[in-house]
Amino acid sequence: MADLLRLENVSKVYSRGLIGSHATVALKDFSLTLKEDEPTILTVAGESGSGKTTLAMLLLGFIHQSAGRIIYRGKDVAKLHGADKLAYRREVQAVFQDPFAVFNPFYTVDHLLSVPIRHFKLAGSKAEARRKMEEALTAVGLRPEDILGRFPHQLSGGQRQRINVARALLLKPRLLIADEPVSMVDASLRATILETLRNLQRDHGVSIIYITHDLTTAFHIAKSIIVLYRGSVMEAGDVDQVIKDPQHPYTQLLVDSIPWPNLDQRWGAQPIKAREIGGSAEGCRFRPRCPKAMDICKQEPPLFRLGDKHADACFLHDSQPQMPPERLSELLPV
Ligand SMILES: Nc1ncnc2c1ncn2[C@@H]1O[C@H](COP(=O)(O)OP(=O)(O)OP(=O)(O)O)[C@@H](O)[C@H]1O
Repeated sequence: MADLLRLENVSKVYSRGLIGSHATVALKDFSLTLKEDEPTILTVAGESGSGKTTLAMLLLGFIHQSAGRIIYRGKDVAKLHGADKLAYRREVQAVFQDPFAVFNPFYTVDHLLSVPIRHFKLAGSKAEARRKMEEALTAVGLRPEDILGRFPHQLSGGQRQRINVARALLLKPRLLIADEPVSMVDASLRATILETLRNLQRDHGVSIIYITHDLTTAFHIAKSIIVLYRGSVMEAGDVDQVIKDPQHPYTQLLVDSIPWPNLDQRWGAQPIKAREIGGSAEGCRFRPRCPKAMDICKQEPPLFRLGDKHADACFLHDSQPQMPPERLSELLPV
């Protein structure tokens, strides 16, 4: 089976000072392979400064590696030119952390979406361009009639981030680099955006490199994970395996730093009774780490979904520290 993307011992050294006397090794001997016919979600996780954004920048061609090779569909990315380079730029798209920074406040959403359509000549007429915009917005769970014609300040952070995903989707990418896409959106919208990414992988065959410092969201969304520390790979493998049974001390530290809720804690007058939601916890992904919270999980929760009672409980499980008390008692009525 052909490779979609292959990184072979990629390193990036930033040099500073007059004669490059200060050097930072941001990425060291980094390798990975994504298969063309197996769209997947791979998380690259690590603390601040571990080299995650450097990896994203290299993949998007914004910077060049100091050593190693990046091969996309059999071709060395550093040597691409002409039509191949244009295809790479179209097929490898990005969604960044800040859903606010990428919008020009003077243009409507229509304009933002029409730019890539024009640039990559994706539509033969205005009507076709409009149809493509509507399709992309619908695919990310937005109603085109609510969104088109609006200015950025008239949209929520979650809507803006989904518009960014829609913009990427317009180009029919094969690979999406999602660099901390939910870290700046409200906790209640994270699930929606993560689910949008998951749909992209499942329904549109897009492989996603999900870059994050947050192992909780990585756990929900990814199939496999690479843990970076100071530019080097500490551990890699199936996400369930790595997070449930971390082998490397650094990964253990990262996993141990995930905040776990105290389900006996009371908010105001309303005690939280997770057990009332009921059911056994067979298959709960958190079972090895959270014997109490597992009582709320009836089924394998591949992705939490707001609005679903069981999954709300799992959402609570992840995010309790950030949830206001009134929302908690609403989710888990006694
Ligand atoms: N342009 C640059 N010049 C010099 N050093 C840099 C440059 N960009 C990043 N670095 C250094 O490279 C290392 C990796 O940085 P990078 O931004 O890739 O980490 P990160 O994991 O994305 O961090 P964060 O989660 O905080 O964004 C850090 O030590 C950083 O200081």
